[in-house]
Amino acid sequence: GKHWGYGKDDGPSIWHQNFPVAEGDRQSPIDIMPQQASHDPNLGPIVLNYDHCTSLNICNNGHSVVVEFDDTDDRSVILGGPLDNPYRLKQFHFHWGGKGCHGSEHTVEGNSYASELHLVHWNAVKYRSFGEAASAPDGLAVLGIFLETGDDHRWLHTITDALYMVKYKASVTDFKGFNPKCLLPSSLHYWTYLGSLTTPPLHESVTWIVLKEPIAVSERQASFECSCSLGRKRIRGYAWKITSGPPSLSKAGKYAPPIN
Ligand SMILES: COc1cccc(N2C=Cc3cc(S(N)(=O)=O)sc3S2(=O)=O)c1
Ligand SMILES: [Zn+2]
Repeated sequence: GKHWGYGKDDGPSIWHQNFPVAEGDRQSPIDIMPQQASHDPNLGPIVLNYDHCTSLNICNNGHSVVVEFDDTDDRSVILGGPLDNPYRLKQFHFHWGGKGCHGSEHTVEGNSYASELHLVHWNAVKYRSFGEAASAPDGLAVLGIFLETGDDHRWLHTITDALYMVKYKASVTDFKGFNPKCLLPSSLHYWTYLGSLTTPPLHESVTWIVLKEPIAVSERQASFECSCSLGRKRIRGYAWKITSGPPSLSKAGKYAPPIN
């Protein structure tokens, strides 16, 4: 495809030249303003059925490091919340900043986090392939999880260790048996809005579900860098409609919190 990056002459401010949808009206990331989020009582909790997920490999595509999953059936799906049917887990990847600087894409009241994890799912009920879903308005659902620096994350090292195998662009290595459920925070409170891919091709095909609670990773884990271009897209305004999910009833024991 067309080249793009995060530099002065290939970065977010010129993406619109090759990807005109960059000037669209549902572009991501956004700055989330919790006070402006309207609570939608019709929104139920999100449900993550990842117990039979099959991770395949980890690769560095030059923009991010991606862990891919077998999405030939509904073995690992996200459902509930704003979604009308289950969406299949395809891959997850991170957005890191440069050394120690904050690389999250979404911000909350202007504040960015050390990093942001995106779990990308596609609507296999309505679309025949990921590629087709990736350009449909209800084709993708991306679960966004903020990472902040704090204690060492006991499971993230399995990923950071594997990254040293894919330090250079276009390298791929086996990565089996990883269940991303271990990367979830204890609460599934969320904000949701209709947005886009945050990097080219910038398709306006994403129902964003951003968890309010960040997970903690150590300074060392957050500072790892690989040759994927580190950077972030400029924030595009704010979503005209963002709704927050119901308070997680795990306190009342009604919704069992995910097994970390
Ligand atoms: C067939 O492979 C394809 C086809 C079409 C699109 C893509 N993608 C490109 C960018 C991109 C950005 C994402 S983010 N940061 O918003 O979560 S998710 C994503 S992608 O869907 O993997 C891959
Ligand atoms: Zn992403």
